[in-house]
Amino acid sequence: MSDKDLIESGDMKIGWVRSHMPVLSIIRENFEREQPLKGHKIAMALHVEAKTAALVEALALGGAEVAITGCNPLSTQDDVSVALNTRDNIKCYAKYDCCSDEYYEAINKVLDMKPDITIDDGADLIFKLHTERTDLLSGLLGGCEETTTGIHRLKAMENDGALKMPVVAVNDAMTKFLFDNRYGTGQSSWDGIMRTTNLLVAGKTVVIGGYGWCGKGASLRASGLGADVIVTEIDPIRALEARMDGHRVMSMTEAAKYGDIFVTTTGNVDILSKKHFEVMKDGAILANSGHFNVEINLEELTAMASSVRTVRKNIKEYNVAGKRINVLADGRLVNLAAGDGHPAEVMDMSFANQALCVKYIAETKLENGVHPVPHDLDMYVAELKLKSMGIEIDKLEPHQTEYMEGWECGT
Ligand SMILES: NC(=O)c1ccc[n+]([C@@H]2O[C@H](COP(=O)([O-])OP(=O)(O)OC[C@H]3O[C@@H](n4cnc5c(N)ncnc54)[C@H](O)[C@@H]3O)[C@@H](O)[C@H]2O)c1
Ligand SMILES: N[C@@H](CCSC[C@H]1O[C@@H](n2cnc3c(=O)[nH]cnc32)[C@H](O)[C@@H]1O)C(=O)O
Repeated sequence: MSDKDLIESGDMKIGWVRSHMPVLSIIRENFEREQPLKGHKIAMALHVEAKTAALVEALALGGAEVAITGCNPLSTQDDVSVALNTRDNIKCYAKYDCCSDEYYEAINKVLDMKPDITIDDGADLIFKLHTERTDLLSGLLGGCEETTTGIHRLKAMENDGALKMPVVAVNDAMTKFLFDNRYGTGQSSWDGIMRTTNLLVAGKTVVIGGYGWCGKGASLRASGLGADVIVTEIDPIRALEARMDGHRVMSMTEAAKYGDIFVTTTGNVDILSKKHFEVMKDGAILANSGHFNVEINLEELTAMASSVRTVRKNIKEYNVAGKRINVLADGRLVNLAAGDGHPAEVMDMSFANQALCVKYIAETKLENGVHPVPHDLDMYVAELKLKSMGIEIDKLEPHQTEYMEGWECGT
């Protein structure tokens, strides 16, 4: 594609999602009028696709200078990346299918702008800032983190006394994880798996690794598509929840024998490894919707395979003792590396939180450490979202508030 065609394609994608992100649109209009980010420099490492572009535009229209790169080597959409580079005050360094050196080189280029605010998805920018680019730490007001795994990394740094900047845990806003991680991952993972394989889900046995917010969403939608769902967990409460939601629960060693399609959503390593590959059925399909490329141990799978070949775009077939084991998107997030990511209406809330938290960081002197998203900001996003959906809810009447706060009335 020529650059002109790439720009046209990227602009179209961005225009489409923008019109389905009403909460972000309101914030964008306010930002454009009030210029709360004037003079700020924002460095970002997020999935470079259309919804992210809508967030980047809102920040730049709010007065910021923005530099962005990807947070996953396979999730960048090059047309969106090129289109972003036509905008004022925005520089995008992301490229699809970059190697590890190129990935970290782009992170360095983003940091070269000497940001005062960062936005991460997985904490790669902050990790770089605390290792090779420590000279930039003193200029930072704070950062935002988009995902569960990033928060785990940051809390581990905080516990070690290693975190030298304030970070707002955007993932932990209720208007983020309850919707993005659950309904977003639920829908977009199956979208990625179905468009990549062109196979039927109904009648298949689906194994979901992990029953956190992502696992709950992926299981719910697999059931809705007609699959028999097995869940694996290490947390007894979440395992019980899965059972009472109607799924079978067992160890992965057992489940590995039955699964037609496996989806990992744990944020942990080696959910699928040698002992599981050994007992899997011929034709098993493996996908990851958790993080990075560590949930499926591809090193072990490669070592066991007599041959590996690409059988369809984004599907690698590993021949293991005469059995075919199919891995989608090289074990990277199937919804983003083999799909378009979460639906726009869901990212509307996640990125409304991001935009408002950037403004919060610009206006507030925060101590070093991991901070929650302020509750009123979370509620504001929920209220705007409900309004955009045309939904009105009840308000407590004064006597109801009084009753709820009192203790005198009994049976
Ligand atoms: N694909 C996406 O777009 C997307 C969206 C949101 C979050 N994520 C990522 O997905 C991962 C999960 O996020 P979440 O919000 O659901 O986290 P979560 O903490 O709510 O859930 C993770 C679950 O995995 C379980 N688990 C951990 N180790 C396990 C093991 N060995 N076997 C079985 N279960 C195990 C935990 O007990 C927990 O219940 C994170 O890495 C997060 O960053 C991806
Ligand atoms: N960067 C790591 C960590 C997991 S990304 C998971 C995050 O991606 C975010 N996400 C999911 N879909 C989209 C999308 O379409 N655009 C931008 N971000 C998305 C979502 O908010 C979630 O918290 C990796 O790539 O492996």
